[in-house]
Amino acid sequence: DPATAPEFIDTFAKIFGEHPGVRKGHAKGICIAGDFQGAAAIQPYSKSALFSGASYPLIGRFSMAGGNPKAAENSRSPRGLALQIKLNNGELQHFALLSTPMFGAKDPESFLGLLKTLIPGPDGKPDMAKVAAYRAAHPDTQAQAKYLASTPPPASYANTPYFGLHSFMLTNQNEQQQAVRWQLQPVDGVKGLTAAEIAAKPSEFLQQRLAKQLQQGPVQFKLQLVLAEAGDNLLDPSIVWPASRKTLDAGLVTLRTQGDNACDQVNFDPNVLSAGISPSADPILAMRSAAYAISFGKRLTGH
Ligand code: HEM
Repeated sequence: DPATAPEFIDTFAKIFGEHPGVRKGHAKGICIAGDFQGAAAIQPYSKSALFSGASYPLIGRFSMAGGNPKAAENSRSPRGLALQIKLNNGELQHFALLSTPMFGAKDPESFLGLLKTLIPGPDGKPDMAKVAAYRAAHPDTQAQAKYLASTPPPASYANTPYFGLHSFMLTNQNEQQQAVRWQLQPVDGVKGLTAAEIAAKPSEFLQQRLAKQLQQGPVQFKLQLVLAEAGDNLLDPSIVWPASRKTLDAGLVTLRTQGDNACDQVNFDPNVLSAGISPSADPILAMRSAAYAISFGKRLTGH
């Protein structure tokens, strides 16, 4: 059966419990603000005003994956980064990215099936044998789990790369198209927690570290566009493209402040894109709009 958005929301509630008024995914997070300056060198690929060369204001949010608003910050789960950039022509451009280079499943059905195995039983814990059996039968769910198990969780929200994972289509002035994926690389470098920090009692350090870094100066990420070549998979975000793909520097995200409430009222729907950038037919990307809309409506009405 095709997976539906309400099933995702119901399944998150069964895994993480009901948390009225907060996001049903990425429940724990902090608001950020700053600006984005796109690279004019991208204009041959996209007519989006994002790449005019001008600087635009943005608000965003760093987050812990999952529906637990008290998620442990040393856990081996993805971190999220969402951005809403306000272009000078009134358009919005969203990015909503994860800290893993691949997604946890190939399509909505495989992802929903995996989530269902994570629903806790009467003892309050998921049946790990069932989870393992599911992963064995669904190889597309293995790569992200392996990456998370072998990569230390980030030492700061500012010291991990973030990946768009889905493919998007760029359209230029001559209506020529180029499929891309995008990612953000931390200018301050990639830094993971030490083994001792991973093993220690969970603490609330992510917001404190970011606040400290921002006191010393802006936190920056480079936007990169990875160009698809013929035959690259445009539909399945669990598949990583070959490392040899041409990668273009497409702009700079500069974060200046954190900790206000401005992002609480934002639905970081990943299909809010400026003219010159359009979604691929990846069914997970489409499912996200439907699921985020339900989550947004619920949390704004206190459910
Ligand atoms: C079918 C697959 C997915 C489902 C059902 C899903 C579901 C959700 C939901 C319900 C939210 C909360 C939305 C809100 O209340 O505003 C959320 C947040 C988020 N998701 Fe997903 N998600 C999926 C895939 C992905 C993928 C592939 C990525 C990254 C490439 C991603 C990145 C994020 C981020 C960064 C947030 C936090 C946004 C914020 O801070 O407001 N998700 N997700």
